[in-house]
Amino acid sequence: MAELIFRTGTMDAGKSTLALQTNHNHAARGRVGRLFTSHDRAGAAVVSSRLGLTALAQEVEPDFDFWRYTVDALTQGARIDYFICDEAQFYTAEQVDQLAKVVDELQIDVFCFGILTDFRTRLFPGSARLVELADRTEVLQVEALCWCGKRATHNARTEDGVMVTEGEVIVVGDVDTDPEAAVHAADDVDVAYEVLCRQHHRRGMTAARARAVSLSPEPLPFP
Ligand SMILES: Nc1ncnc2c1ncn2[C@@H]1O[C@H](COP(=O)(O)OP(=O)(O)O)[C@@H](O)[C@H]1O
Ligand SMILES: Cc1cn([C@H]2C[C@H](O)[C@@H](COP(=O)(O)O)O2)c(=O)[nH]c1=O
Repeated sequence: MAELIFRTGTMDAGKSTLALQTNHNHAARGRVGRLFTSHDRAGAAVVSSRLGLTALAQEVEPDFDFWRYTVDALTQGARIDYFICDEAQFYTAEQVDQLAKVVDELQIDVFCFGILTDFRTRLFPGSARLVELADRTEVLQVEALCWCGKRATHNARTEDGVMVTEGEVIVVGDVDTDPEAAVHAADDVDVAYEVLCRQHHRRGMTAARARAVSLSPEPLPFP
């Protein structure tokens, strides 16, 4: 039986790496797959991992129809055994419904990868629908860590180094703390992300702020 699987974790947990590994392992056994992504940091139509792997993919625009795409491909004689869907948090709820239909009606395995919640700690619509529909939701085993050493569970956004809780939901960016790597948003604000434990996300306590207020002169190594 084909399955809809959702593999989730914070930013920098290794989801895109696992997506590319999953594709490699299935392709190595002769299975035929297709890759999809949305708003990858490396640009449109590419799945990229911080470990350096990349692969071309189909960019999922808001009006992209997975069901129509699949039926058209099969009708033209293509073979499809599985889909790899990265950055699935950005897919619409309708697109996740289409993926579930592809699994059930066409017996194609669908492996989705994405973050669960946005910088405000709210579920992304695509991720919420995946949790509702997936046969299995799995949290990645590799733990991204908060500056305090606890498991990071939340994604914080910073603008010019200050944590924010309001703004556009989708702003492509990285967890790199190097100011040179920060994304310059339209209004020339430096946008970056940092993964935090819940307590420090609630308190707005990023690593930089913790250093500034000297709560922890040496955040790492942690006890
Ligand atoms: N220089 C490095 N050496 C070893 N592992 C690294 C290095 N840089 C990144 N990683 C690993 O890559 C992970 C991020 O992988 P990636 O697939 O890009 O994450 P995600 O898609 O979840 O944001 C990090 O959690 C870390 O484990
Ligand atoms: C929390 C949050 C993240 N994003 C963006 C930032 C990145 O471009 C991606 C996540 O990619 P990763 O491979 O998991 O690191 O999502 C966003 O647009 N809005 C948010 O709230």
